[in-house]
Amino acid sequence: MTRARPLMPDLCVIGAGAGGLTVAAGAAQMGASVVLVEQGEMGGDCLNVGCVPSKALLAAGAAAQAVRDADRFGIGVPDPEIDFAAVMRHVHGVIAEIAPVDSQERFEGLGVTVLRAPARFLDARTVEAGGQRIRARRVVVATGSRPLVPPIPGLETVPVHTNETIFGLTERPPHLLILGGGPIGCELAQGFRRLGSRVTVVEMGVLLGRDDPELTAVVRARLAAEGVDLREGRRADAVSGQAGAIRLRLAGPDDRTETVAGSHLLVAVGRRPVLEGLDLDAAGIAHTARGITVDDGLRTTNRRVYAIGDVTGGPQFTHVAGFHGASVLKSALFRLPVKISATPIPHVTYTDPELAWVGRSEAEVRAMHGDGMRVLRWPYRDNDRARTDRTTEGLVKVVTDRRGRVLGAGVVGRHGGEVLAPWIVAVHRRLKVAALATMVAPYPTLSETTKRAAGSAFTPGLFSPRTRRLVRLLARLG
Ligand SMILES: Cc1cc2nc3c(=O)[nH]c(=O)nc-3n(C[C@H](O)[C@H](O)[C@H](O)COP(=O)(O)OP(=O)(O)OC[C@H]3O[C@@H](n4cnc5c(N)ncnc54)[C@H](O)[C@@H]3O)c2cc1C
Ligand SMILES: NC(=O)c1ccc[n+]([C@@H]2O[C@H](COP(=O)([O-])OP(=O)(O)OC[C@H]3O[C@@H](n4cnc5c(N)ncnc54)[C@H](O)[C@@H]3O)[C@@H](O)[C@H]2O)c1
Repeated sequence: MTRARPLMPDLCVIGAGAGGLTVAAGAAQMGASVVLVEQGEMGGDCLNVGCVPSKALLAAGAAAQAVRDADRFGIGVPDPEIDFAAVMRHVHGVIAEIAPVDSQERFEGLGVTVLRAPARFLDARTVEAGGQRIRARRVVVATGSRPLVPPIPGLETVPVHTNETIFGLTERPPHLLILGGGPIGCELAQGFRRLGSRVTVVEMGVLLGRDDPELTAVVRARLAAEGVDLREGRRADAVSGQAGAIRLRLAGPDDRTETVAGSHLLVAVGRRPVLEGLDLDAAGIAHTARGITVDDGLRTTNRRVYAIGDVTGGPQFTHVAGFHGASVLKSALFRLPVKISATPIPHVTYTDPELAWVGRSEAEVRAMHGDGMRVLRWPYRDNDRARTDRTTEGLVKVVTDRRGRVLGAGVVGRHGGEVLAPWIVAVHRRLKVAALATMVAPYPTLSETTKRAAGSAFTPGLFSPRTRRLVRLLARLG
């Protein structure tokens, strides 16, 4: 039953995930009245079934791996004993530790009215949730995405895990089959492998296919070395079996088929936007199968309504949802112009070694600048901190235009996501490599790879016969 008196806030935010919470917290603290509607768990995917549990699981895997690798430091320890149920208690303990930050209580404390119900549009101005009508000055749709489950014959006959269920396991899967070698597939493949599962990854293209092939090669080699069975260029075209004994039939480009069998199946082949039940058409909000259509200021085809985060079908990361949220605050509260395409978006895949990139790819820069572009590299094996820590696999890779302006950069290696930071600034602020080549980096840090990669742009000129002639000439001048 819809109640008679509508709420009339400045903002109505639909979805309490990374994007929606950014808007609601920011707006409330800046004096706007806010109604926040959430149909499920506060915190959305990132907290409950995404970044947080996956990184907590990877941390447990890394601890186990550190024990296995201890002999390289002269420390002899037996193989780690892994109590999988305890590992999962750790994972859920981390979620519980972070949850108060995203909780209904915290948001109500900030003055936000929180409604726990599915929201839908009644018309261009009105949202309804749990029988309550809301007529807000502006509406922000931040309903996120859900795992895509492909229509493979037989898939409906076996138990299938997605990111929404896999962190609920309390017993270690003896043999995890993973469909999809994107960020979810690769991170969880390594996590489960290090925790003692056998793991097979089936990827119809190549692993981490959106990333630089030179960098992904390093991740691929490590996953293979740790015993992950990688089946690239293979598409699953039939599924059979039952719980505990699942078979995937794989077809390759040569039409050869093979079968892989495992105990559990995780599907990680991408995401679909959450649009169902919203009745976007009632509000004149255009959308496609990819998500809600937005302009460069995140406005939908209804000028009162913004859409942010995963539901827009752009890059699907928590920091993007947060950036979108902050951009909407600027636009909706302060009426400032917003152009999201002007800000480069980094991404990191948290395998070990981590793989990070920001800005344009080598292929894009080559297409734009032809032979005038430059590629700079610095390998981790030439970095003393990587040597002391025995983590020498990986490299920093930078692409510039002919004048040395940094257009894209990536790192694959230990703490690659952290090492990327100065390159994010360089791409965003359109800096030249000289800005990073001239910094003094503390010794011994992995950050020296940044300085050395940047400096490599100048070494041919600096150590050339011309420089030697100049130095000799100046010496003769006394
Ligand atoms: C396994 C995994 C690992 C990941 N790891 C990382 C990572 O390390 N780093 C990173 O940056 N990103 C990571 N991501 C991606 C990240 O989780 C998402 O990009 C992020 O959560 C998107 O935030 P959002 O606010 O757009 O949507 P969500 O977090 O999905 O929030 C949307 C919310 O809207 C609610 N909702 C939906 N429809 C309605 C409705 N009609 N009414 C009311 N409420 C509704 C949902 O219940 C949900 O709570 C990962 C994702 C997965 C699946
Ligand atoms: N570290 C991070 O920031 C992080 C971690 C996990 C997830 N995420 C986000 O979540 C999104 C979803 O991740 P994802 O890994 O599910 O999706 P994805 O789209 O990034 O990768 C899916 C992979 O599955 C493959 N694939 C598709 N259909 C297939 C089939 N039938 N058989 C075999 N392979 C198939 C694709 O070729 C692709 O490589 C990511 O794009 C990312 O935005 C981010």
